[in-house]
Amino acid sequence: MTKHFCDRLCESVKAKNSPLAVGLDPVFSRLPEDIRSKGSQTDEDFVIDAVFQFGCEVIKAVAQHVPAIKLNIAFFERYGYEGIECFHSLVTEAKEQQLEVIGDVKRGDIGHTCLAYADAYLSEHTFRTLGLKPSDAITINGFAGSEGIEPFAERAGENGKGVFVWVRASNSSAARLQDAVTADGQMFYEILADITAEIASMPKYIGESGYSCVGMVVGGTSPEHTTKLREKYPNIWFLVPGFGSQGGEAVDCVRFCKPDGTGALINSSRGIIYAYEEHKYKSAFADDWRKCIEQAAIDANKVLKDSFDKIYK
Ligand SMILES: O=c1ccn([C@@H]2O[C@H](COP(=O)(O)O)[C@@H](O)[C@H]2O)c(=O)[nH]1
Repeated sequence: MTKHFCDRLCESVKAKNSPLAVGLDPVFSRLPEDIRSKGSQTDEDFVIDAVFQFGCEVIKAVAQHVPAIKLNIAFFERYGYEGIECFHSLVTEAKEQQLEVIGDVKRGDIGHTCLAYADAYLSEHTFRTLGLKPSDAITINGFAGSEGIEPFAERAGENGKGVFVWVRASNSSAARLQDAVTADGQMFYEILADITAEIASMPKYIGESGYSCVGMVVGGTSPEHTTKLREKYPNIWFLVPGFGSQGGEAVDCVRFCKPDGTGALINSSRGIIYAYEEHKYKSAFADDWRKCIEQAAIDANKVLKDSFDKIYK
């Protein structure tokens, strides 16, 4: 029988002793000079090849240090069909490096449309003929309520995969909408978290670890609201964006972890993959941008571990 995603994630996080998910959001103009300079940015085939090559190198550089990688499909969709193929090829590369792979696709709609999206992203069959593998989990947008979550949960449960419902965004303008207080005194995002937790708690979605294959995306940038969710929903895996580039502090992000270190994947994208732009890495490793990326992942792990130890040890 296929293992639940939530159980595989527990094993990976424990094996790597890290809650870090590296985000792969490649922008051509920020790729290392030695990749960019080999062709023209107006040659789409070259650009896609460059993005693919960079993605493969990032995966190799961080694979032994982190349990998971998150690819945001927006950075690939912009290149049309070839971009989508590149996305799935990188998912496959990351799977080959034994990483748990999250497709940050944020799909959502009314029920029967969600089922079509779920078939696209949570089935082993979709890209089989191209020899490509699907992600282990995807992000979804729960704005349509339970009907927009259940079809994804169903498919994820059947196929040993996971979904992370985008419950509270990490950007500051999200507060006006998502922290709006409803007539019963709850904030909008709290209601969405409750709806998600009701679905997540169905026994068919719970793995041996006690976690659910239905998790939540909650930004690490508004700790005054969001860290209470850890206590309230013990069977939830949190995917926590906002660490690093968006100002989320390690000490706030690691509050989404349980004392055994599981329960949260803390994402950093730009802060890791463009580390070679930073003086401290450039001066240490000169032109070796792969080393800069690897060191940034090692450093992020250390910062997270130190903060975790302060809270739990
Ligand atoms: O609320 C959200 C939901 C998703 N994201 C995504 O996470 C990464 C963050 O990238 P950084 O470079 O580490 O800031 C990116 O793919 C976002 O689209 C988020 O930031 N906040």
